[in-house]
Amino acid sequence: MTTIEISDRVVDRIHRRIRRLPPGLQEHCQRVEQIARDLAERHGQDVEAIGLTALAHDATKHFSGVENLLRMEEYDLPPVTAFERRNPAILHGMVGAELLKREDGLRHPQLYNAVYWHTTGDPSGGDEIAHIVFLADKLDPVKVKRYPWQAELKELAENDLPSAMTMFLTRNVVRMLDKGSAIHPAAIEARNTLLLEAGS
Ligand SMILES: Nc1ncnc2c1ncn2[C@@H]1O[C@H](COP(=O)(O)OP(=O)(O)O)[C@@H](O)[C@H]1O
Repeated sequence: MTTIEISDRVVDRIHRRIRRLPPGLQEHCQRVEQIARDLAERHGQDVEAIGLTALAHDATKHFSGVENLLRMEEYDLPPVTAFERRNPAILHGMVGAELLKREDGLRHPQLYNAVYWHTTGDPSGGDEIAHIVFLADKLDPVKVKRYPWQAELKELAENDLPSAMTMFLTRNVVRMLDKGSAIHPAAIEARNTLLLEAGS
């Protein structure tokens, strides 16, 4: 494991930002931080860097849809698709990653990507850091109603991160299809990449 250096100034800024979030969101971020720290420890990853990234992952979750769309443009992020324009809440990871980089100095590309893709999954598969942040978010006990197979996911996440990612993406896509929802293509691409990497 290589340690990712993060200055005290960046850590302080992020802590201050999270303390200003609405209480429910702040508590979600803190629970996700703890779950991510436990997973990072188990997988021999950088506990401090991953914990901080997990704490910060929803830094802009409270932004309105309009605000997300405006920031996508202001930050020169990729053009918004028709699907994203109709469902701008899905953009909060992308906007959050860029805001944390620009305003708080969280620049490391692995940490940036982990926040950027934490909602849909990364079309290029993602690394262990991204997997931990992604899965920790889905393992918040508050989400058990949405993901009733959470205990199974937790056990898999503790032992095999790519398999846990594939399981989550499969079950979540099925859940959304059952509800009649549209699926963001990044989730399908992320799953395809993980399947290819696993040789299935
Ligand atoms: N793969 C997907 N396809 C379509 N919509 C999605 C997908 N993943 C998440 N969403 C939607 O994006 C929004 C934010 O996702 P949510 O899971 O609540 O946030 P978070 O990733 O912070 O937990 C929700 O409206 C959710 O239904």
